[in-house]
Amino acid sequence: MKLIALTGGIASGKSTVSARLAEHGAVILDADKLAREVVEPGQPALAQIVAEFGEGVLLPDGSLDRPALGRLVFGDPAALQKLNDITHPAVWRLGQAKLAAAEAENPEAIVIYDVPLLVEASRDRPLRFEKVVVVNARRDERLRRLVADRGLSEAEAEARIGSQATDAERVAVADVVLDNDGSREELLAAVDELWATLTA
Ligand SMILES: CC(C)(COP(=O)(O)OP(=O)(O)OC[C@H]1O[C@@H](n2cnc3c(N)ncnc32)[C@H](O)[C@@H]1O)[C@@H](O)C(=O)NCCC(=O)NCCS
Ligand SMILES: Nc1ncnc2c1ncn2[C@@H]1O[C@H](COP(=O)(O)OP(=O)(O)OP(=O)(O)O)[C@@H](O)[C@H]1O
Repeated sequence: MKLIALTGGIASGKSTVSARLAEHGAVILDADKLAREVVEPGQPALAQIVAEFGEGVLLPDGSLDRPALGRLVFGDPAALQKLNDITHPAVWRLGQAKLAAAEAENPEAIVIYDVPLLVEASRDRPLRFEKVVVVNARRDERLRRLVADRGLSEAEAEARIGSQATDAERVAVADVVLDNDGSREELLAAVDELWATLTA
């Protein structure tokens, strides 16, 4: 198995990159999806979140009220730290298990771990990726996308971006940087080139 990390700030273009790599045959492991799995009703992380943040972060059906929790943590570094301390170890464990399963299924697979918080969440965990790919896009453009396409207020979008590592911190751990300030087509062409190097 070839394990590649794909990271980038919110709305930088990671999903666009991973979708293209999937078309080429890569296996995608999405940390945001893992983070949703570990807080499903019945999971220990959800109980820990309720103990920390109160019943107000639950919907009437007992599932997590994600916008409510987001409002509590983005913009409050201490609260975000508490949430990360609950979710990140669980995401990491589940990720390790899924990677082992992917390896068992196809030892030749090229696996892309799409992990928005690679820099933030792996400070105390060993990185064992063959390559780290970082997608970069201008902050103002990411902000525009979050407000226009994702329905966040400008303040909410700023708070999310501000909760994350900086471009410089991500570029510092990158083996490959994909610039996404141009068109989608330009990004896809760069991804196709990347795939060619991964499979060479
Ligand atoms: C706070 C929550 C409930 C908000 O949910 P929501 O559906 O609004 O956002 P979603 O989970 O789809 O995340 C969207 C993007 O927000 C950013 N983001 C999410 N969590 C964090 C975080 N802890 N720190 C900084 N940015 C974050 C990422 O860029 C992510 O791609 C949720 O993000 C969460 O549980 N976060 C903690 C777990 C986590 O760290 N997930 C990130 C992948 S490991
Ligand atoms: N070069 C581009 N030109 C125009 N729109 C783009 C470009 N790249 C991505 N987009 C659009 O910007 C939005 C964010 O892209 P994408 O979902 O790939 O980012 P992401 O990094 O996965 O986001 P998130 O961190 O929120 O999961 C999407 O609506 C996507 O279609």
